[in-house]
Amino acid sequence: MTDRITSWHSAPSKPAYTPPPGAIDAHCHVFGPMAQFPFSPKAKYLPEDAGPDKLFALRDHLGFARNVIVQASCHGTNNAATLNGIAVSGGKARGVAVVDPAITDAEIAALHEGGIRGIRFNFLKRLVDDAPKDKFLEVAHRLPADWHIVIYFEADILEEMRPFIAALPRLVVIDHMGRPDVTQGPNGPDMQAFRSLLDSRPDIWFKPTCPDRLDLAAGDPWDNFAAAVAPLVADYPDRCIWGTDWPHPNMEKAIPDDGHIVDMIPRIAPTAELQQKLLVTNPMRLYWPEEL
Ligand SMILES: O=C(O)c1cc(C(=O)O)oc(=O)c1
Repeated sequence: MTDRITSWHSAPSKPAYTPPPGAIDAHCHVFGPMAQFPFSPKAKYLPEDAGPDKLFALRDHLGFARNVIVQASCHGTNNAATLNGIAVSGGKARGVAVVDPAITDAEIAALHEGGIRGIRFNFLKRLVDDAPKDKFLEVAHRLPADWHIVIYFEADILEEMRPFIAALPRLVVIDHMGRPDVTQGPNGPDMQAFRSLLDSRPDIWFKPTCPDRLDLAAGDPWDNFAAAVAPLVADYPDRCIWGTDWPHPNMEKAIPDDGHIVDMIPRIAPTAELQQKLLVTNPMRLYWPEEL
């Protein structure tokens, strides 16, 4: 793995949609800069630098106020790049870490101090070598009570994930809705299974994100995604948060225009009330609760 990859648009368009004041891009990443924050030896992709300066320029260009930086798999369990992004944001970013389950309580406290409010468990075999559920559960019990747990998995393992998710002792947020096949439509088997997961616990939230990944074959403007996801947001309006997913890891063959990604928002959350919850109220509850 020697070639470094660019997976983001060099000149994204200005969205037609204007997010409400205080809108949060609650799922984005930083890559490096590598000279300062080297990638993990176990990384499955080696990206070009996509540091906080680029992220914050995009935030302003798209009309957002804050970011939630989610530790990307290419940085493994060393959260230094994510913490740096938060530190240089002037209070406008917080984050989600990926940790070695053997992390000490003092290290968890230091992450909190650095703006981390949750941890991420990644179950995608193309991104991580292993995902030890027993160790994940043990560390989950040691998290601060107001942190949450972000999980990334694909629809084909939803059934086997159920007991693990049921046992998690904190609020849960599912990345990219557990990657349903959106071409099945809003009532297809994947969406039905996902709804039954949401109905199993009132504190399972989700990110209705990544039209570019989930509607890859049809492509922009991702009509299958809009049709499948809008009813989910309508039915669970207090349990969703939204993000660009910039810099779109592994999307180098179908790089999305971030302006178009933002223009998906009014298609899945058509009213001002839904948009306020999705972009402001809900993520504020998880990341800046002290301001509410
Ligand atoms: O589907 C992916 O490739 C992907 C990867 C990562 C990561 O590498 O952390 O994060 C995401 O949200 C999505």
